[in-house]
Amino acid sequence: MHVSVNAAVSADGKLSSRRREQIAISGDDDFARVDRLRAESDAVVVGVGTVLADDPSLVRYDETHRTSIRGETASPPARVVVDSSCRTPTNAAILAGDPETYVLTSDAAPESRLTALRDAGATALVAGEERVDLTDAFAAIETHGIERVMVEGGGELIFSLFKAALVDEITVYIGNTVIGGRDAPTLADGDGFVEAFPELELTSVERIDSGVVLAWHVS
Ligand SMILES: NC(=O)C1=CN([C@@H]2O[C@H](COP(=O)(O)OP(=O)(O)OC[C@H]3O[C@@H](n4cnc5c(N)ncnc54)[C@H](OP(=O)(O)O)[C@@H]3O)[C@@H](O)[C@H]2O)C=CC1
Ligand SMILES: Nc1nc(O)c(N)c(N[C@@H]2O[C@H](COP(=O)(O)O)[C@@H](O)[C@H]2O)n1
Repeated sequence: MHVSVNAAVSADGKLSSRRREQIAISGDDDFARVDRLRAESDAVVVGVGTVLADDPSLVRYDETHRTSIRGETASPPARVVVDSSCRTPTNAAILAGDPETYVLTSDAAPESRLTALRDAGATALVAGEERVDLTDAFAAIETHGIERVMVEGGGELIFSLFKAALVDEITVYIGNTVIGGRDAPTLADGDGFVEAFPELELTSVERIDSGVVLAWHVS
């Protein structure tokens, strides 16, 4: 499987404010770039923190770009939420509409929540005891034909993916704003590394909107 992370951060590295509300850091051209990245992917992945904060639908993508790569009959990218306890609300936008939605969950999920999400149309896959085991969960979606995933955040999930050595590449739009706040989410949160820091190889630098996109390959 190929795992690509994309996110937008403020000039001071924040994904959002301390209120954890969605903030448009990207401009129109960067959102168009994100739509192309989605189009190239078999699935778009977010953590349940992002679902609860932003209620993303993850349905928008560049259809022309997708059909030019995958052919006229290519189906839309699937949606995936990483959610140990099945906290995703049954009326979440990520469950609405056509593209398939996978909920990657754990043994900790109450049976009633698991059933509710399955009844709401999700395909729930269980991997891990207390928390989602990302290596096993990603292997599980690969058996459903998902080989190329794009992760859109947030910071807790991105950190865990680095910790599990699952990230192949990362693109970051750095916008022209300062958000600040010690409790505001950053690109990689979790417990943080104290040694064996993942190393990145810079592959491109591009000026977009009022910011810059950095692309890195994970060494
Ligand atoms: N600017 C941008 O590009 C983006 C910004 N954001 C912002 O980020 C914030 C949300 O980020 P954040 O709060 O970090 O939430 P995340 O989206 O990273 O979700 C984190 C949650 O995922 C669940 N989870 C399950 N298994 C794992 C695992 N193995 N590792 C990590 N998490 C796991 C956990 O909840 P549980 O234990 O219940 O399973 C955890 O709390 C919002 O403010 C949002 O607006 C989000 C995306 C993009
Ligand atoms: N690329 C990007 N730039 C920003 O400025 C953002 N705030 C985000 N946020 C993430 O985009 C997703 C929104 O999904 P839908 O538009 O509902 O499809 C979601 O993952 C946000 O957190 N991204």
